[in-house]
Amino acid sequence: MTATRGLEGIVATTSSVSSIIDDVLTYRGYSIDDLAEHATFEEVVYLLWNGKLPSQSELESFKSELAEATELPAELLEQMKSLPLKNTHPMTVLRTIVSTLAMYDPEAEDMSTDGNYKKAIRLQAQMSSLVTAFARIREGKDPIAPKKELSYAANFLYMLTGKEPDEISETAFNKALVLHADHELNASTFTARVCVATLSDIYSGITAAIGALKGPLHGGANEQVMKMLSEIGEEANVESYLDNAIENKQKIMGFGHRVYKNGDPRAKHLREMSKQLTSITGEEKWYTMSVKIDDTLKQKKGLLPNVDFYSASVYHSLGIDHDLFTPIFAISRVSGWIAHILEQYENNRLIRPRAEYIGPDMQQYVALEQR
Ligand SMILES: CC(=O)SCCNC(=O)CCNC(=O)[C@H](O)C(C)(C)COP(=O)(O)OP(=O)(O)OC[C@H]1O[C@@H](n2cnc3c(N)ncnc32)[C@H](O)[C@@H]1OP(=O)(O)O
Ligand SMILES: O=C([O-])CC(=O)C(=O)O
Repeated sequence: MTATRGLEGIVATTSSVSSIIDDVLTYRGYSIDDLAEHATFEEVVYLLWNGKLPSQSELESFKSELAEATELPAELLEQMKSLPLKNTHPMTVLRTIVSTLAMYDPEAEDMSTDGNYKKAIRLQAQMSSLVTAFARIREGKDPIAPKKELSYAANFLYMLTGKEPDEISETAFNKALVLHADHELNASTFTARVCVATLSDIYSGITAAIGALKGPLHGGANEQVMKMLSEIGEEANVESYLDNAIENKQKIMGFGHRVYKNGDPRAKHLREMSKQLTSITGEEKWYTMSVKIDDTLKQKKGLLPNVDFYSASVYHSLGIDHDLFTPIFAISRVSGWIAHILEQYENNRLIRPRAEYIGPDMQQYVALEQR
């Protein structure tokens, strides 16, 4: 038995949720480029969960199911106020509160198709309320109740700031949500599938997935990208910063990918959005600096940006706190996690691979007093 480090290239399951074939990403057979240009996030969630695009009436009733489930239990909000939120990373808060949400869900242990669907709707709806409520509570502000008539994207920005977003911000945020919704068997999705393959519940799978997404080699990279951009400060410092990082064999956040070796197809959309939004805010430097990093790394190391690179300057331009970037990834990706969890339940088998043992040979037990 020989192990493959990081399971690179191992095909661990079949799936019909999303595919990456020859660097082309599709959700249920629809190109990410088409979805990013034309679809609302709600349509994409419906597509991921149902395997088909909704009709107008299906979309309307799906949107109202989500809107009905958006409000958080008042008791949970009160509990959040008593937590030490100020010094806790938002992904830690999200992981903890999502797990707590199960305690308020009457269907938490109901593993029927209907029970799982109700949990799916609640999780998708409530994660957005949770992140925005947290962001306000930690600043001593009251959470803002969602407006049922707003889109998922607009509601997030409204619940965060108290102001309904303009059309450009809503469109940009919607596109970011669409681009992050699913991505084949990435680390957090695999985590979710491993968890529920024991026939554990959806909340357990999503809680585990949030933990996996948090790491900087995965979703946590977007926050680190903004940290890097801030450290570099201006375009003139890019070359020396990168030379130093390369010399010290540091990983540059937002670059490289396990699957894409010719570039991440989502990055071009985020790059365009970064250009547009930074020109509106007047902070073009985040875009020009990002482009310089992109060009320099391509030339020096052949490295290309992934989804986390330009999303940093996009979210920054939308006025979002940097430590909320990864939670935003989670409120989009929960749609994909749920689609994979439901797919796993449909044709379940326990996921239990083997390890190549590299420890000591058989040892003789020595009694405690003789050691
Ligand atoms: C949503 C997402 O999860 S997208 C990924 C987000 N993560 C990041 O942006 C973090 C930075 N990137 C990375 O750490 C990696 O590229 C990963 C984790 C994404 C992929 O990792 P792997 O497939 O294991 O590739 P691995 O780390 O083995 O890299 C292969 C080679 O490219 C180099 N490399 C890959 N990414 C980077 C990077 N970002 N910066 C510098 N060098 C890199 C490695 O040092 C290695 O070089 P070597 O062969 O000379 O040692
Ligand atoms: O697929 C991966 O390994 C990481 C990624 O890009 C994602 O989860 O969106």
